Amino acid sequence: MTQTDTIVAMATPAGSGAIAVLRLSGQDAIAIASSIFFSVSGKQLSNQKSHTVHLGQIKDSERVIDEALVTIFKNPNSYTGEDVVEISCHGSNYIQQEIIQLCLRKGCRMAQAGEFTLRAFLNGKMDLSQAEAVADLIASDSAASHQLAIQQMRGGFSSEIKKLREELLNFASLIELELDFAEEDVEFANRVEFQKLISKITQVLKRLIDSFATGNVLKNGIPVAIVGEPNVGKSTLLNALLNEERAIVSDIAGTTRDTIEDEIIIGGIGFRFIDTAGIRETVDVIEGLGIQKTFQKIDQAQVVIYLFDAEKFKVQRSKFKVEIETIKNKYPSKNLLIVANKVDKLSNEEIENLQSAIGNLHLLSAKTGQGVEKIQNKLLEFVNTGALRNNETIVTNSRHYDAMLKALEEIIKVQEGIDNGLSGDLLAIDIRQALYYFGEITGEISNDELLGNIFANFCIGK
Ligand SMILES: Nc1nc2c(c(=O)[nH]1)N(C=O)[C@@H](CNc1ccc(C(=O)N[C@@H](CCC(=O)O)C(=O)O)cc1)CN2
Ligand SMILES: Nc1nc2c(ncn2[C@@H]2O[C@H](COP(=O)(O)OP(=O)(O)OP(=O)(O)O)[C@@H](O)[C@H]2O)c(=O)[nH]1
Ligand SMILES: [Mg+2]
Repeated sequence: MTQTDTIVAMATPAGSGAIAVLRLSGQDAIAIASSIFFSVSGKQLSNQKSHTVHLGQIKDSERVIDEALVTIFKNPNSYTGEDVVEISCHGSNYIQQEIIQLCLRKGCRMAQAGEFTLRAFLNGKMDLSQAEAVADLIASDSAASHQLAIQQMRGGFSSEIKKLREELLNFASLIELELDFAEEDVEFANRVEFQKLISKITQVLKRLIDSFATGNVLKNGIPVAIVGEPNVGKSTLLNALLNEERAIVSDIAGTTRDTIEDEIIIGGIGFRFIDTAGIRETVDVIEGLGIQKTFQKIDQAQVVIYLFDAEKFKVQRSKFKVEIETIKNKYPSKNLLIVANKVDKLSNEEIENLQSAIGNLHLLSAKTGQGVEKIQNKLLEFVNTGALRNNETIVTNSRHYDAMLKALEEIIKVQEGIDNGLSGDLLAIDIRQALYYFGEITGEISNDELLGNIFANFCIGK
């Protein structure tokens, strides 16, 4: 990727719409736009101020392609930091393609995935973690994932990491300076201050690393497995939660043979519901595979909804009680919701009996919808939204998480070094290594492979 090229791409999604926007960025963006755009007032684009909009025609020689609005951004004052031109045209597929082709003939090349944002990073408009947040923001589909992405894009996390890195860098330089004066036995780096800084960094890193567990689920949705015997109404509950006929429901036990997943937003938080094949002994190979997968899904889930048939409970009381205990013991760390379904078939007295037999029970009729809202509210209680409400920095990106784990490892070595009275030159090596991992997060340290990996996952035109 050379930055001397002028790149072009649609900024709006493929397909026809009222308006479509295409974007040019690079040193020839304004010249190329001038060669295809003719303003109604006859003004030359190159003479116009940055951040101005102009009405005119897009023409291929004498052929008018569209009437369009053109916005110019002059470097360094643009999203990418380069000269940028945006063309808002009528959103016909044909017009979009014609203008793109025209730009290519005039000297642009097609942008690669994420190349506009890559350029913004390379030109210092944002750091790497902010650039990654742009992709997260576009992908966000709930209030929670949106808030996390916006926060990261605005640089809260970056500035926290950068500040630590700068303070550490400061000490590294002082310690290294001491090495130059080895004979004189001077200490430029105040050891008490240094120890304080290392403790602070350890503390901050640990907090950020811990926040990833929350961040990851808030970003990707909290996995909730719906489990129970065949025919208890798992798929009916999934459909009720999703408010659509997503899973096939029938009175034949073993209807769901594979796992079905779908996401819904409850109270601004995404939940990924996983409907599983009912657990039972079976000789059916396909159903057996589905049941194996059920156990895997329980392992991955953060919340398990265990459903049983309230009507059957009347006759199989002890069996259900054993089963519930088994699940509780098998998954002690999971948030477990015990749900008695099909309560519409029970009399009030039978319901009371049921409730006194099993503590902490949720009553449900997946068929009528009774109790569904209560389950939704209960799910929200399982989510630790404290950090989100308090606007604390929450790590959502596994690349950042990895880098911080490695940085912490190095910082722990530094601490051990201090404790063991290690010499400055050896301390400096571990400090430099920690600095390296800090730098990877915000992109002070990067390479083509790392950047390639990150931006290849963007959409074209971003
Ligand atoms: N039409 C349009 N809408 C868009 C974008 C865009 O590029 N074009 N964005 C793209 O993702 C987002 C907005 N982000 C932007 C960020 C910076 C600048 C910009 O021109 N920055 C200059 C000037 C700042 C100023 O006016 O003070 C700069 O940083 O120097 C533009 C858009 C969302 N909406
Ligand atoms: N009366 C009543 N019937 C229900 C209720 N929920 C589900 N059913 C019925 O129970 C039968 C089984 O429902 P499903 O949702 O397919 O059960 P499942 O647990 O997904 O079953 P498998 O996929 O076979 O494991 C269907 O006939 C549903 O209509 C309920 O709350 N009340
Ligand atoms: Mg089912």
